[in-house]
Amino acid sequence: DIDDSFKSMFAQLAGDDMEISVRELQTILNKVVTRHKDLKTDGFSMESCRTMVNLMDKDGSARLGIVEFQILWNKIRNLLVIFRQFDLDKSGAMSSYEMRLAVEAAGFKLNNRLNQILVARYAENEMIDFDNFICCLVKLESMFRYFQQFDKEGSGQAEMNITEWLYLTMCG
Ligand SMILES: O=C(O)[C@@H](S)Cc1ccc(I)cc1
Repeated sequence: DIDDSFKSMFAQLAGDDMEISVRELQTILNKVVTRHKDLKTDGFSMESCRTMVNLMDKDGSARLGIVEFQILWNKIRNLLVIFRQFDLDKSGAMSSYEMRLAVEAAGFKLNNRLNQILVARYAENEMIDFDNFICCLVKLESMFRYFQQFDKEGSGQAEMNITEWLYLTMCG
């Protein structure tokens, strides 16, 4: 069930085709994030928004329908809670130490090397601001979810053919 205020926000945003484009997603995310004065951000980039649309877009339309958008919106809402919980010094951005704790709290137990790689990839001046945090966690969650389709019993190993591999690596 999608509440009416969300429906009207979506309708306003999506326009006639009732789907949200990368640009429309960027507009709403940057509008909303500036409302939260405690969050540091240099704005959601087109690249970040394109990645999130690709990850959330089930039907390959390169746009988000209301259900896909609602799922993304709720993910961001939940990640915002974790971000605030682990931004221990209330700097509005994650240090590498805070990031490791937040990633684990989000349900991802990564080894040191992977944690270092996330910081290298998403940090600017050793800090991960809110938009980069969201992009990183949305991608991490999507990659885990995709792998689990091939590893139903959670063995940690999976087999996939080249086409399935390309869906994972090229659509992310
Ligand atoms: O809408 C809000 O401000 C809260 S509830 C969720 C949210 C927060 C930040 C972003 I960017 C997007 C969505």
